[in-house]
Amino acid sequence: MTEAVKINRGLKGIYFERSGVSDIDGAAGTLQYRGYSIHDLATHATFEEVCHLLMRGELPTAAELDAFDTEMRSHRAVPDAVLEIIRTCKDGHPMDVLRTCVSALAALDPGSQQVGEEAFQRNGLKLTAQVPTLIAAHEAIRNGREPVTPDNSLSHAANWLWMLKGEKPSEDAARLADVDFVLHAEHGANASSFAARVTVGTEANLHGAIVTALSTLAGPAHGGAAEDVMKMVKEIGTPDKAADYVKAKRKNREAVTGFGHRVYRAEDPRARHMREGVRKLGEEMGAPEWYEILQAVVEAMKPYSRHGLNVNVDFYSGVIYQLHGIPMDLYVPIFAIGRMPGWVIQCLEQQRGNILIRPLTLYNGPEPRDWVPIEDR
Ligand SMILES: CC(=O)SCCNC(=O)CCNC(=O)[C@H](O)C(C)(C)COP(=O)(O)OP(=O)(O)OC[C@H]1O[C@@H](n2cnc3c(N)ncnc32)[C@H](O)[C@@H]1OP(=O)(O)O
Ligand SMILES: O=C([O-])CC(=O)C(=O)O
Repeated sequence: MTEAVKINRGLKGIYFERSGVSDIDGAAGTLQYRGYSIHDLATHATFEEVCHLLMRGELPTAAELDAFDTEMRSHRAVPDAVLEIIRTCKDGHPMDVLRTCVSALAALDPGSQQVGEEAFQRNGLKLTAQVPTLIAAHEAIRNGREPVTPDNSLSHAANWLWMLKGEKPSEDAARLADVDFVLHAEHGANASSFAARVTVGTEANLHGAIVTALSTLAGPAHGGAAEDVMKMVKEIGTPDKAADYVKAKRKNREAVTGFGHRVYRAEDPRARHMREGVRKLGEEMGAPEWYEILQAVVEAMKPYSRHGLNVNVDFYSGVIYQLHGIPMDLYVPIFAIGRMPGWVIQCLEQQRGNILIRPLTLYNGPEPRDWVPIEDR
């Protein structure tokens, strides 16, 4: 049975389900959340509005937003038992610590075991609120400080920066973090959302699915790219070295991180907002060289762009975090803050018409053979 079966390695180009959330046109380089252009959302919407749009299905009215946001803010604190776990594994990678904490939250909350629309909505909102608190608490504890208590008078993005740094962020800094979260909020059947759907397909609960998603996001081919871009920029050092760096990478047929995407063949529409953010912030902070190095890499990659190889959303985000003085190992966790509502809605969609996700692998191992006793092998 090895002939005549078409294998789609990596499930490239395969539709496995319908979804009413993200509409991505990879050839045109466009992205919409529930019909709203990512450019309009990045320009006008707050992350809280986008969470409502994704999880509840529509942009909220002022009253709906108020109720939704009040509920989300009420969930920000995490149990002391989880802070104890963070103290115990404070030297671990922030993604490992975050994943462990989400598991612990499940074990400490009997409501996490429930499945179905109401439970997923409730637990989705809770986890969306708690994830920034967990990351910031770990950052404080590993630096010998006490975690900063969430400030419920602040927006999701401003409160994140407050908890991370222990000082109130400027309006511009909070808005930049807000836009970053909006841009990362949802992206169809990306690897981590797909993995979360596989978990929900077995009728497992949302906390379990988010643990799956966090594990999957961590890899450098997915959420780890921003950190690798920052390492690349540091390695290149000055704009005039970018061309040699790219040439050497391509000569060895190695990927240049921050480029390429499974779906986009035009530039990732989210990249332009991050590019503008790096340029402005770099100028304001008297550190324009990072932007210049990134642009020199883009220039040097042009000869290799024949397949529509372009920058993706994470080509610019790492440098923004660097300019904010955020440690590199927090870049993937920051992606997770933004992606929470996307994971939640993908899990909700999955459980609404649930079906076990279970594709096939085509066997290509040995022919049937006789059992060999251990002493004869
Ligand atoms: C938020 C996100 O998850 S976005 C992705 C973040 N990841 C990265 O930035 C890591 C670097 N990029 C990559 O590794 C890849 O582009 C992936 C994994 C994201 C997508 O890979 P795939 O969809 O499998 O693309 P595929 O590997 O088929 O690439 C198509 C062609 O573009 C080339 N290509 C793809 N990405 C890159 C890259 N980053 N640098 C150089 N060439 C690349 C491939 O070599 C291939 O060329 P070929 O046809 O001559 O062999
Ligand atoms: O969609 C993908 O394959 C990767 C992803 O999560 C994104 O681009 O936001």
